Amino acid sequence: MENKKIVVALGRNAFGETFPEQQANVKKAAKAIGDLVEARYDVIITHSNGPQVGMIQTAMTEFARLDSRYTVAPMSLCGAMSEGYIGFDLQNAIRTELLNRGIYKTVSTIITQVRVDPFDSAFSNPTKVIGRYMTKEEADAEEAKGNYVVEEDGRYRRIIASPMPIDIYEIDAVRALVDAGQVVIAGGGGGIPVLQQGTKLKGASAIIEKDYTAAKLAELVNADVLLFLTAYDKLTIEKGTPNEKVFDTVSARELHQYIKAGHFPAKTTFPKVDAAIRFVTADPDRKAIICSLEHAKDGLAGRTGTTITA
Ligand SMILES: Nc1ncnc2c1ncn2[C@@H]1O[C@H](COP(=O)(O)OP(=O)(O)O)[C@@H](O)[C@H]1O
Ligand SMILES: NC(=O)OP(=O)(O)O
Repeated sequence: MENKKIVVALGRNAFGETFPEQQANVKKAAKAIGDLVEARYDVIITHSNGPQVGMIQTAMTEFARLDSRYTVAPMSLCGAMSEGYIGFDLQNAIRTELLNRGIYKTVSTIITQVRVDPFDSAFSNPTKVIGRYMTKEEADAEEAKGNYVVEEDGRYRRIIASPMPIDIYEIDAVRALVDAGQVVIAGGGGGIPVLQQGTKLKGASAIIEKDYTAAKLAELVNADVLLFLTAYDKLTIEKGTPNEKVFDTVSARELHQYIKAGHFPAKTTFPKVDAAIRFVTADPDRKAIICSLEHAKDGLAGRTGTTITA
């Protein structure tokens, strides 16, 4: 019997923020992926990159300040670096985890370019928070450079456009590796946003929401399952209030009602919920699952997590 295909979206908690944190945290992600491979799934992974791309951008900006021959690195280039850096740690950790289980499979990271629309309204309405917290002085300096900044409880962070993914240029490479039974990391950090200009692809100053790229990947490889691994075990609304609701299984139709009622904030759960709805409504045999990184296997089996159906 053919293996089922699963696209896994790893959230920020799978990485942490510093080099040592990432090396330690990816081991948990690798364990989750190992469980899915053992459960006979073909696995395609995408992941978060907000903290890392912010770190890389800060480092590159500082470098340009120190050496006048260099200009500030474009955000698309910082995104590419984050794909390479995170992919390196992740593919190594997954390789080790699989070998420790006696499984021999190549794990590869594909530097993935994702088509975005130059007229996407996201370019005039930035929503994606990236990088570390800044002081007021640092935030003012960013704004003076023409960058957008958002305040969060008296602290400041960079905020950048997050257009929707339209297409994935390396999708045939992803399919070829998956069909060969290999583990693929693709569309990391939502992929590198590019604008198609004739035969050229021009990097865009944006960060794509990885949850949407995960759904696009899942659609293009015709996956059976889209699995979001986060820091939370189940999708919850009105947490900590008498009206708290924890979802075990929920349909796209029901979720639409909760969205209409204003649940699922744009900066946290909305992209996951919206991406899950888009994926499952295209084919009733599909399911999306939101669960914690630690309980990926149980989430897939329906023992925990939130399962979203058409
Ligand atoms: N099940 C959930 N319930 C409530 N909030 C959640 C849930 N899953 C994620 N979030 C919120 O959404 C944000 C994004 O989650 P995640 O995708 O795991 O990380 P990120 O997008 O930061 O890489 C988190 O910071 C968290 O606050
Ligand atoms: N690219 C992206 O969605 O990153 P985060 O999940 O870290 O915000």
